[in-house]
Amino acid sequence: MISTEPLCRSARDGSQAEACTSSTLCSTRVDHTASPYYFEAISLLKGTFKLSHFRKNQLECITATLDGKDVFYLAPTGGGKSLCYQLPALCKSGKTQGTTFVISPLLSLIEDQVLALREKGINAFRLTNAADTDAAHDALPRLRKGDNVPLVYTTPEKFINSNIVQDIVVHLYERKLLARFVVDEAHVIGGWRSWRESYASLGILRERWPDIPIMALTGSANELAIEDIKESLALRNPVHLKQSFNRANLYYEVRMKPAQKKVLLQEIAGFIQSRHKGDTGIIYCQSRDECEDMARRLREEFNLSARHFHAGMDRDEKRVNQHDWSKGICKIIVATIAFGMGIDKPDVRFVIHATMSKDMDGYYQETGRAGRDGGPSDCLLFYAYRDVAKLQSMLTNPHDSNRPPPDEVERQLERLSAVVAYCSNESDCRRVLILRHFDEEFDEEECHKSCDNCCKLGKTVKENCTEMAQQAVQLLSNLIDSGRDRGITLNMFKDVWRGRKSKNIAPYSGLSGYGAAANIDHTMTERIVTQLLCRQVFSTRRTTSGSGFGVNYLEVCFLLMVVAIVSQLFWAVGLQR
Ligand SMILES: Nc1ncnc2c1ncn2[C@@H]1O[C@H](COP(=O)(O)OP(=O)(O)OP(=O)(O)O)[C@@H](O)[C@H]1O
Repeated sequence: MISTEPLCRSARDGSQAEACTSSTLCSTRVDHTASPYYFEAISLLKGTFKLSHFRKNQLECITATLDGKDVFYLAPTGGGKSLCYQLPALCKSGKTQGTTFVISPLLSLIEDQVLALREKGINAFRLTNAADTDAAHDALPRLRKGDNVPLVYTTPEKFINSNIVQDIVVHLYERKLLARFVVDEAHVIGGWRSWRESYASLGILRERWPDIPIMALTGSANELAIEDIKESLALRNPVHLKQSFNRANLYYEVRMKPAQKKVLLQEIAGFIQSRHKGDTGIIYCQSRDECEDMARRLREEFNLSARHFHAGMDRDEKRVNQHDWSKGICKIIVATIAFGMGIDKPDVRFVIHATMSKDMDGYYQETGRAGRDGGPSDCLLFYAYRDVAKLQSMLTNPHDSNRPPPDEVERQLERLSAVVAYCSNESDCRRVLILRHFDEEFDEEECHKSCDNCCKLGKTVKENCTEMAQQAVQLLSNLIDSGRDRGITLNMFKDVWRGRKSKNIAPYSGLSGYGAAANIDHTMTERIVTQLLCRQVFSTRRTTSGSGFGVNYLEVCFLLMVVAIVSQLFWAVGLQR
């Protein structure tokens, strides 16, 4: 059935500016308008950037860097971090003068930023391997000559590996023309993948140029990641600015993902046609094929203006699709997560996850691409446990030569569990759950019914599910011990527990525990199984069946610990009544 029921809208207003000013976790209460830099900053804001006022923490950040201090600035996607280094780069009144070096992970982001700055008449350059334009060729002689070059963008790889770039930095430093380093998207420092190894090497900024201020910016980091960043960059008593991560204008919803592709497509198309006709949006899928297939079918079967985007496309095709989407020539982009970092399209009205994200940081970043202009926007995620199993088995696939080391696999599995817990939670405010991930306390009253759970009628009651959970654990271990089959799939398990009478299940009908959940609400059994999987009391093992298909079989883990874990944890299963 196609579900297109209206979403609650009661408190979905306000600009990003308002969203950001509503709550700030940290900021010294100093009157920054009294700083010696204020008048120059405000005149640049109005004159060059054509903006009327600073958002929360922007002025604090600008003042601190102009004062020669290190800054760590954490603000949500679309919060306005770029201004915090672009504006000081133009100031003449700061303690350090000259060029601001911006180290940023994505070429497309760099290109966009440089282009936008040049349109404002600012001499910004990029030093990247892709920088073969006249403007880039122009950069080196100008930097060597000591001309006024306020902003230079580069990637961490280029910065670390290019002698030319390093020589330029040394040259500027010796002539006191190096104003500051900016490390954008600093959360990448904590990442595992070796393609970002150069990010981890950015400790050399402090080692080689110890008195040059560093500004680290990120839109996504929890407390551990923050410490990681500060330590890797050796930040010195940084001014720590942290914005609330609440995006008041976004509506969050999770739906069960239909089993059939066709039904999922109908539901997505129905959602767009009924709620977002003609609007701009992003649909995230897991694989390249899925992106291409869904974009084509949305075009052909539903007459929607959709294109695909993934890392496997050639450069030109990617550029065209991204360009057409950002200019509104096409409205919907169906993409893998390769799409998005650095996208600054203000009027994205919906982000749909046809497959769940791999971790909460990713989910936050991806949904954060909606509503950058502050207008009400929808974030809809389709959740199915089969997607979790697929992601788990991709992570643990012993045949994958690119598989991360075991402790990293463990970390990624844990992060995935956090998303599963989020998706399968049908009672708690989604904002509370998201913000808790960023160590931010949030009062669910402030959600104002702008998530599916807060929109539900009825109140949440906590139910003690210990007995049912223990029953499930016992049943699975009985099933495995019975040794009737090669393995027990998730569906088989649920059918036996509920006592279904099918040919498949008949051999288990005499087993202790068969039908024990016959009178329990299906949602309840689903949630208990999900919780057991999340807490790794149950796990899945992927095998290839005789006919060549991948099958996930259930296993029970930590059997001896189960009773203890279960009895402590299952008090907390909340249900809407
Ligand atoms: N003070 C301001 N007033 C109005 N708009 C602003 C202000 N500061 C920034 N913006 C706008 O907000 C949008 C987002 O800014 P920016 O790209 O710097 O965000 P960001 O924090 O870097 O996000 P991301 O991490 O997703 O790139 C831009 O369109 C920018 O012009």
